[in-house]
Amino acid sequence: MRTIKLYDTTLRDGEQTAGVNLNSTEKLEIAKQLERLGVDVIEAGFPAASPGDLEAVKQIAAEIKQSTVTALARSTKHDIDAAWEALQDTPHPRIHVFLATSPIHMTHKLKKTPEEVIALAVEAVRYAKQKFETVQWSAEDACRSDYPFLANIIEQVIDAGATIINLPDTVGYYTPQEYGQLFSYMKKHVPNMDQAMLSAHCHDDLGMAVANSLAAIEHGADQVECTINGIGERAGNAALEEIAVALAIRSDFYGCQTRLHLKEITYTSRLVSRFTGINVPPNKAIVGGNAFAHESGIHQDGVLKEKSTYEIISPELVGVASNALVLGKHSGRHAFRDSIKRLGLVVEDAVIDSLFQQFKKLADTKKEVTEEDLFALFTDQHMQLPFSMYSLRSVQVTYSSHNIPTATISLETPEGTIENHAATGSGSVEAIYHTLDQMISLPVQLKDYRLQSIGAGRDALAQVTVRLQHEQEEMNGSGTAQDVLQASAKAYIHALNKVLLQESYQRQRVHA
Ligand SMILES: CC(=O)SCCNC(=O)CCNC(=O)[C@H](O)C(C)(C)COP(=O)(O)OP(=O)(O)OC[C@H]1O[C@@H](n2cnc3c(N)ncnc32)[C@H](O)[C@@H]1OP(=O)(O)O
Ligand SMILES: CC(C)C(=O)C(=O)O
Ligand SMILES: [Mg+2]
Repeated sequence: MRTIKLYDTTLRDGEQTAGVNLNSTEKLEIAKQLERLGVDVIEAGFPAASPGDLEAVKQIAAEIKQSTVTALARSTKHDIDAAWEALQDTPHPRIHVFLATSPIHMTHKLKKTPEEVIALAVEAVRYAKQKFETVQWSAEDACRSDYPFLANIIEQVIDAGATIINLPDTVGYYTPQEYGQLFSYMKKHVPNMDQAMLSAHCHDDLGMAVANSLAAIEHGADQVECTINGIGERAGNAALEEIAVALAIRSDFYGCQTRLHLKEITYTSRLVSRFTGINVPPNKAIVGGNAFAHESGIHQDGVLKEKSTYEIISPELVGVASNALVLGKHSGRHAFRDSIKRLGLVVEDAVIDSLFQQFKKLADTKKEVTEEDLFALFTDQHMQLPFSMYSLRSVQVTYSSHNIPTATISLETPEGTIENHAATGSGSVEAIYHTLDQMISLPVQLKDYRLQSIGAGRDALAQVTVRLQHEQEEMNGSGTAQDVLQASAKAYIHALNKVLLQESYQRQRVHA
């Protein structure tokens, strides 16, 4: 059986999802989970894009040992140097250099002739090869490129030292048949193609990213680039979990395997969803809430008689726990630790005590503490920002259907002082957000507000996700609490803190 390499770009292309902005702690936590999941390569970021991205890639490179860590660079010395600075501590540094090859991109974006593009690509690969053991080269917008030109530039970058050639369907334009043929063409027409591995990178604009990736595998790709939950630029990238499970369930057809520990899929998906604030649709294959739910009578009857009548994937295969755990206020440390372990969470001993205290506090007000609650407590810890920012001391709202709602908020400032303020709004949440705007003065606009309950029941935790527009960028924030208004305040403060953190990185960049 052929082994296909899974290249995860959740932390680079996935982070290009509108409104997603992960801090370095969240990125490191996701990278560690990707390593446990068994991905071959983690694309940790684009170090030249910002000092924050460079720092996050550096941290990931220093921590991750089982997966190869790579980073993206444009075809410039500056970007390649930034990637080298970020990746020095990884055992097998790999760079991913890209340059667009389609007439549309060369003419309008790069403003270069095809000859200039070839020269630039070769120069960049040669320069990268002086530093990096492995150089991956991508032909951005490969699918809308002229095939003979593409074959020519690929031959030259392989001669210059590239050993992985990626052919991205950057705008999600191709059908599976066309994408497969692109790989067959390059295998046939690039004379030195046997000196490099072919890689696929698909976007989902026409809903064909996973099908295209599988077609590329059938036609010679040995590496596929994808993201958890299919997040990414515009309609997203190919979903890693869908490709991996398709290869496993249909190994009879594809004759391929991966090194993935499929049992880690569900937890990885939930972690990415929580940190990015991008909910997984219920009907999403493999990781959607309904992926294993049988609703209609005839289906239920069939499954009760014989699961295989309607179930091609067993939920256990991808780590959906068969018996939900329930803890309560009388549960002790052993049961708590056991639940944490069964959930697949990796918690250091130093952290488990504070998590246990939070669990006890929650159990005092909530009858049953479920797996989902534990997961929320755990992920909340990792969503703390790297240094102290604003934090909520208390929020009080006076509301009646006849009067104007008023919020009174007490905040601890980054300097450690306590500030109190009150303001009104047309609703309770707006009153809270007006108050916070007046306390933390930043030019932001609320673009999205989402409220969901974690689990069921009247006493379920509330989870609020907000998306703020700040200048040209969008920033997401998330907060959980038993009270909806408190969760709303926490989510808004989380997003404002992230804006402040980014501003401080930008100031460092200007001074550097
Ligand atoms: C298909 C993809 O996913 S590509 C990856 C996309 N990811 C990102 O863009 C990450 C976030 N980006 C950023 O932070 C910024 O765009 C930066 C820091 C990378 C660059 O910022 P700026 O220097 O201000 O340039 P800006 O983004 O406005 O324009 C991009 C420039 O790079 C050039 N460029 C684009 N791709 C490449 C490439 N592969 N190699 C060399 N130059 C390139 C463009 O032609 C343009 O050059 P110009 O200024 O001479 O016209
Ligand atoms: C940078 C490249 C690989 C990319 O993300 C794309 O072309 O979609
Ligand atoms: Mg892409």
